[in-house]
Amino acid sequence: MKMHISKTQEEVIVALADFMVNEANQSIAKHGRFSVVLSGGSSPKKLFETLASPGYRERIAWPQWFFFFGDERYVPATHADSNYRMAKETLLDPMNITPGQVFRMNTDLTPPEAASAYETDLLAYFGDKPVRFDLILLGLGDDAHTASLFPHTPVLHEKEALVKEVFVPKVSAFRITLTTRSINCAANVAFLTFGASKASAVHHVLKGVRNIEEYPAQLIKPEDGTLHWFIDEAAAAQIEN
Ligand SMILES: O=C1O[C@H](COP(=O)(O)O)[C@@H](O)[C@H](O)[C@H]1O
Repeated sequence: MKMHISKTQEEVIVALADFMVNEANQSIAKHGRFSVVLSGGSSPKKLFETLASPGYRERIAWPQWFFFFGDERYVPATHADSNYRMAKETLLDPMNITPGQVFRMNTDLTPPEAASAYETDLLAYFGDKPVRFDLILLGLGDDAHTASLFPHTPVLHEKEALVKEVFVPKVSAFRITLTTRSINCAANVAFLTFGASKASAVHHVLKGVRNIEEYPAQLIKPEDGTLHWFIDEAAAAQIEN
């Protein structure tokens, strides 16, 4: 595991943006494309805007980037809560990413159909190779959920599916999420976490007794890849020493 602790939120974003550019260039040199899974929620917005800003945008080989989503709220793609919509507005549209480079979870379908269709999309994209993303970005909720792996939900025990629908009582809504099976096959998994409200969750996930029902982010352990934490000092406050 690699910890990347920065003083401020802004420095965390820059560290992760630089890391993404380097990883993308290495992946493209190695196998011609960069397959990246985006996270949702509020934390990655600034990251996406940074990647699309002058100083970064011209260092990135955009036609070789392929975008996926780690989870989606079961709302229309135009809804304010849609993870796809946030990425589209902050990164995909500004960088003129073509539809063929973007794989969204289709919430026009029923939740089980959406999960199954996304799994089919992943298998088709990777073809005869295993499903292995170059980089999966993840957030961490204050309750230690990640992607849409929420505490005490059945999807935490999913061993077969790569993508699954889950009803989340905490938000009274369905979500579609990558499962631990697909996440833990990635070459790199990077948590982006900042702010004092995350400090307790970070402590439980990284230093606490194993309890995946309470702290689902403990499930994230890439089998043949590297786990990174991009985190500010406020979020890291309870793990130092
Ligand atoms: O609901 C979600 O929350 C988590 C954490 O988001 P954050 O804004 O608290 O960092 C996020 O990773 C996930 O993609 C999203 O759907």
